Amino acid sequence: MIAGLDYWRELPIKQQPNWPDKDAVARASATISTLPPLVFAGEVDVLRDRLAAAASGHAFLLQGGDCAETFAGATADQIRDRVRTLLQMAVVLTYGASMPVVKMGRMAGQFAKPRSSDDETRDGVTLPAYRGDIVNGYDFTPESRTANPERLVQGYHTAASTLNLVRAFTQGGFADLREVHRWNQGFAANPANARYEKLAKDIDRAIRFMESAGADFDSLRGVEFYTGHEGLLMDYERPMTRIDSRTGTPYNTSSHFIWIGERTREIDGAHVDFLSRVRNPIGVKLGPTTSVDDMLRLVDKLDPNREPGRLTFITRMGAGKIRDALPPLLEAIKASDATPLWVTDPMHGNGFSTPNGYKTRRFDDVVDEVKGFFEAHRQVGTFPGGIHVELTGDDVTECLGGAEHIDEADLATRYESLCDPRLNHKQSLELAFLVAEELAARNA
Ligand SMILES: O=C[C@H](O)[C@H](O)COP(=O)(O)O
Ligand SMILES: C=C(OP(=O)(O)O)C(=O)O
Ligand SMILES: [Mn+2]
Repeated sequence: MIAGLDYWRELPIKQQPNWPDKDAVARASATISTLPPLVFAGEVDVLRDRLAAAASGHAFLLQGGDCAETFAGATADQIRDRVRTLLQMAVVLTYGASMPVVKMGRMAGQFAKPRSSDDETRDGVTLPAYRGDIVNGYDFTPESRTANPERLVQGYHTAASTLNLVRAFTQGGFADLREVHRWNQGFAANPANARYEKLAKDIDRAIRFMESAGADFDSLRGVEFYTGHEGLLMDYERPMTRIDSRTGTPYNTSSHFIWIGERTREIDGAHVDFLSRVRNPIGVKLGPTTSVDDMLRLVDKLDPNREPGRLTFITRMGAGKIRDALPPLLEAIKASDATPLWVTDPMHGNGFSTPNGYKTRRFDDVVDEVKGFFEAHRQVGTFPGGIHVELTGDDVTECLGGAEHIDEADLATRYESLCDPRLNHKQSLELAFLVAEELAARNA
């Protein structure tokens, strides 16, 4: 019988790679366990407080980033552009919500992917599915698709250098509110985005008012920025979990926030057990088949002490289902003593493949799911506390629609995601303006 942090080893586990060399995996995990933590437990505690504020209706959470971060994509420019996109969205949302926005990247560790199928067949050749850069390579060759434990250590170092730059950008002046606002003005000045001009002008007036009233903009040059990823790959998550010297309790130091995916949230499974034992705030994805009973059991297991900020439910129902599937869950929580933060992921319930073979999503479906999320919360009287999106700062063509009307033929122009389709820079900002309108309407 193994106790505590290793009890998951006795439980059924899903979505782990088929590592050919188990000893090499053990060596890589042992190496990772000697490397410094990526985040400090004290930061994780502050995030728990911030999420508690969002759960009680006093803040709003923005989570965004790649579906699958890649090692090659951890460049200065790509990291900068993703951070910039999130900061731009956050300014718009802060104005719409009239409350603080908690900013979090799906960054610096979002390297492992659950897949629908263990393998992939192309032209009669079958190889293991791509499971993210921390496991195997995307190239369709036997060498590249074989799970390689050296990638675990490379994942750690790539996360470390990404986080280092994220910290520099968000503390070093790049996040200056006036600068971020200027970028947004550029977006709203584009005739394609005329619909958002009024909101952009309102924000402009608010900033000029702050300036005239003597607001200390220099003190606003740095922003709190948190990281989060799916806690999927146990050979990485376990050795990154350390005992905090201040409190003697375990923290997963690979990121501030960890979520459990829709495919690994079974109540008696390894992931739920392991993450029930760490102090980080934990998210759980809830898809359209989630029963009230499943959800309440997750609350009891992951948040037995009903600790504010501990548990976030990230719903990913699909635009056509959210209006039916979400209200019963909200009602059941409202009738209980639990106070999770509710976040919408309007991406993962809306995917489909085009005839020419691209995985995509319609921007209109994404927007419709967000609207359904706000409607469901309005109906039940609960707080719609955040949004979780797959996005990039680049001008990719992966999702259909938006003000630029990306159509199926355009997908081939610049499709770069190795897993799910992301909103591009402009689609992300457009979504932020639309969510800001929803938030402002709630406040009206
Ligand atoms: O990001 C989420 C999942 O990893 C992804 O949707 C699975 O995609 P698949 O159905 O192509 O395996
Ligand atoms: C795998 C993901 O989502 P889900 O667990 O909701 O399918 C994801 O967020 O990339
Ligand atoms: Mn995804």
